[in-house]
Amino acid sequence: MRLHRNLVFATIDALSEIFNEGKYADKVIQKTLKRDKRWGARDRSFIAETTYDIVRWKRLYAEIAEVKDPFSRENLFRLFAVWATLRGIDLPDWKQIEDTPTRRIKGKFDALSKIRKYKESIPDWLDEMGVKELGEETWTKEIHALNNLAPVIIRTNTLKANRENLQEILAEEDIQTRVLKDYPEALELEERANVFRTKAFKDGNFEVQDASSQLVAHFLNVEPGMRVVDTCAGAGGKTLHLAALMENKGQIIALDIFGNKLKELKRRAKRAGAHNVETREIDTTKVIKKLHNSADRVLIDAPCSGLGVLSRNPDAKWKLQPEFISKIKNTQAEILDQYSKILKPGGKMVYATCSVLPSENQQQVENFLKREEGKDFELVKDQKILSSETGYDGFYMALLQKK
Ligand SMILES: C[S@@+](CC[C@H](N)C(=O)[O-])C[C@H]1O[C@@H](n2cnc3c(N)ncnc32)[C@H](O)[C@@H]1O
Repeated sequence: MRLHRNLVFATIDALSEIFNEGKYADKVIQKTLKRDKRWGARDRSFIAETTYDIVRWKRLYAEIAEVKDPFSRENLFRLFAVWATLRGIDLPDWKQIEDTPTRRIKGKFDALSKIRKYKESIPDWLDEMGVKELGEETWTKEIHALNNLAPVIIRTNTLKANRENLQEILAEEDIQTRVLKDYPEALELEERANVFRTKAFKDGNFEVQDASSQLVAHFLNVEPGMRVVDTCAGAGGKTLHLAALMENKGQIIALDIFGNKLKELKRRAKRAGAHNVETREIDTTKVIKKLHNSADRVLIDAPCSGLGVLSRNPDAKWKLQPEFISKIKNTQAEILDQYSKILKPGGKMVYATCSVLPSENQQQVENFLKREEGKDFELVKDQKILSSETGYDGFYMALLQKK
């Protein structure tokens, strides 16, 4: 591979914004890719993949390069030189990377690869928390899996298309996919591609949604005609799936504390042809009170650490703090206590997270069942999804029934 100066410089600029200004990697990359209209698909993927790689392996590369953040431009080039060396790329004679100690880099990589927190490039606190929660053996496998590049998975919108048809339509646009057997609406892309540009996407025939996440709406066991409340709906990934499973019949009330996310949900619902969705922002406790004892089904897709989705969100490794995880666990318990009241007697509720930590998952459910608010509920079943076992995001879902 030959390195192109303007692509490498764009990558360095992106890294500076992510590491030194705390900006989100996906946003920075999106913006960077707009910088030069002449860049083709290969150039764009070089920038995106290299930036994500260096974000993912920041701790390991910084240790090898002997640099510390905040990173000067010179040090960002050193991180880049480590990335290129470990990939066996011949370094050009640019002054920014002259005197790169290639052999030393390889030697240090071999030595550090024996220590998990460097090998997997994670902060000390996260490594300690992972071992405490999952045990040494499971954590070692899981954090390794969460460092793999996530595949692109789409969910067929059955309100508008069927999976086989969609597969053909995408093939006509040169996007090859394969069917995922245990996920009724899922297609996995054979090669990464920008699916948002396709006509099929613009027509609302599919959404991009990880395979594990596609199991959640099924877990809730909805039927056409039901009244369903999606309490942490965000931009509606699961709301839209619920609408499709309900064949647009019945009512879905999508809630969130952020109105801007619900606006995006509305836009997506329109494209997907989901007509039975109403959004309500939770701006006072009255919004929830008004819904008490009214729903056949309640979905709590709770805010969480997001540790199960590190493979698509590697900068979370550096943005997450243990204090945030403690705080979010309190929010999860509060949400379970308050939003479970929305359910009618006899109704069913799913509590889900995209975390792999038992303390955000089964322990939250166990604690809820022991509290006054949970006394009328029983656990029907739960599913713990590890990325190391499935190759998809880490997830948890529990189905509860109200007596
Ligand atoms: C895991 S995300 C939801 C993802 C969404 N369900 C989807 O499938 O695309 C959790 C959501 O909970 C929202 N949230 C955080 N605190 C909340 C609260 N107290 N009540 C309701 N929603 C909350 C966040 O804004 C976020 O959109």
